[in-house]
Amino acid sequence: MSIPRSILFVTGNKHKLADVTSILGNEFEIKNHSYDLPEIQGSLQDIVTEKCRAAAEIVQGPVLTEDTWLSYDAMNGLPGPYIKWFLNSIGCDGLYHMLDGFPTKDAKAGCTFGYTEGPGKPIHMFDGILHGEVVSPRGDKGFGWNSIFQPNGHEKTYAEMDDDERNACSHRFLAAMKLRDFLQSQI
Ligand SMILES: O=P(O)(O)OP(=O)(O)OP(=O)(O)OC[C@H]1O[C@@H](n2cnc3c(O)ncnc32)[C@H](O)[C@@H]1O
Ligand SMILES: [Mg+2]
Repeated sequence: MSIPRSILFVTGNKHKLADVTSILGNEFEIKNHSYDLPEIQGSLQDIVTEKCRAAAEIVQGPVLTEDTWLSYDAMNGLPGPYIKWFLNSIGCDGLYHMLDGFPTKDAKAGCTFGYTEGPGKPIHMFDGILHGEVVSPRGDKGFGWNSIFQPNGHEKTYAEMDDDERNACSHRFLAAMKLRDFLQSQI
């Protein structure tokens, strides 16, 4: 395998694309095929494997895909990868109030990249996890559930950080560094 100079990121989410371009854009040309890949039920590995496999079939070549999750400690990891449907249904305020009465608001934000050289080739996964807390919504930057997630050691929620500040510490940054190291280690 040779080090790719450009990466085709299959995602329907323009904010994710902007984040990945901001984090890896100095080293790779990030191209996008905008497609909302199906997301099966199952473990995170199953979901990412299936997204990556489906994307490689669609483009018939090397692809990068990603799945993002938000896990509440008080709920044994839920909503996890199903966060999108919770967010669509009850919004950030509802996601915050889901924890009313629970003893802890600790949470983990994470994402897993899936990368493959093409259909039938191995799928390599790289995850990034950031521990933090679910707080009452603050801030209007960013996207998704950014306004309710405050990483440990920070005074701001993701939505109160500038993009550069968030992309220097985020779960996506941590996963992207592993992806970058893997790609650069290939000859
Ligand atoms: O096409 P794909 O890549 O699947 O993009 P998506 O928007 O469907 O993304 P996911 O399936 O991974 O669902 C994750 C949900 O979390 C949101 N989200 C993703 N990354 C986020 C981040 O870094 N901060 C806050 N919210 C995020 C996103 O808007 C979705 O509602
Ligand atoms: Mg999705």
